[in-house]
Amino acid sequence: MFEIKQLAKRPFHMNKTDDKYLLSNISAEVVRGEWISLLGASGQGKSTLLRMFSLLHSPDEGDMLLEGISFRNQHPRFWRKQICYVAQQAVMLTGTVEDNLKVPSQLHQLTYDSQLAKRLLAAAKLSDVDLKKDARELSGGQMQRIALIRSLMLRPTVLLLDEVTSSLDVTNTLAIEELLKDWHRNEGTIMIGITHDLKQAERVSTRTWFLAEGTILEDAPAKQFFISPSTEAASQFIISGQAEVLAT
Ligand SMILES: Nc1ncnc2c1ncn2[C@@H]1O[C@H](COP(=O)(O)OP(=O)(O)OP(=O)(O)O)[C@@H](O)[C@H]1O
Repeated sequence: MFEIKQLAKRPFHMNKTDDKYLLSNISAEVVRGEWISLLGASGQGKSTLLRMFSLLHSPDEGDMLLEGISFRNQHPRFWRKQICYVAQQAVMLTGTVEDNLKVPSQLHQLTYDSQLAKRLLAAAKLSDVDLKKDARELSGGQMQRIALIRSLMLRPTVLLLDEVTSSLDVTNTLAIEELLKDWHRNEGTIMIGITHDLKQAERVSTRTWFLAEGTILEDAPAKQFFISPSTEAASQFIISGQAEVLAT
């Protein structure tokens, strides 16, 4: 359903003649219902990869096809409606919380589904938030959840989650995981999520991509990856992640 073929990205500000890559040889096929955790050390290019999937950065080489159609043959706005990126740092637009929730439907000339919004706000523990409040006065964690709901309202085919629980406490993190699990179960949306929380990756995902050396070094079912990673780099990554948990 979502095919990635030999995708590559040079470091930013590098010109096309330079033979240097931040990411290269990124190839995969992802089908409806998969939930991928994108793991890897800081600075490996995880956010850049997700942003490239939604065309917020343009690939330097390779192709991406959604349901057989290349991104080159679709309007970027339509592509982004189907492959939706939820940023780690939520950006609220000018206006109220409700204005922010309505933006995607206005942008894509869809009917605003107020019942869906209400249901998602409740699941995200945001029922008490005044929808008439200026969105930029929300807390960081509230903004992060509103941004997620704003993307879900588009019912994308692929949802790209960039550390979407990083500003949340444990209760809200678990509430968002439940909301996403429910959504995933009911809609079959392909989820690709970056997390530094290995326990969260184990809880939610069906498949793991381990990004290292500028590429997807390991692509494995989640259970297999955590029990027996096939590279030394992934093995060390898992061990240091477990050590961090024990130290906290
Ligand atoms: N807009 C930009 N301009 C210049 N360099 C950038 C830009 N965005 C990212 N980079 C560089 O690209 C590299 C990969 O960054 P990216 O944020 O994708 O990594 P990451 O794996 O998501 O890291 P983290 O886990 O710390 O969020 C880094 O070296 C970063 O400095």
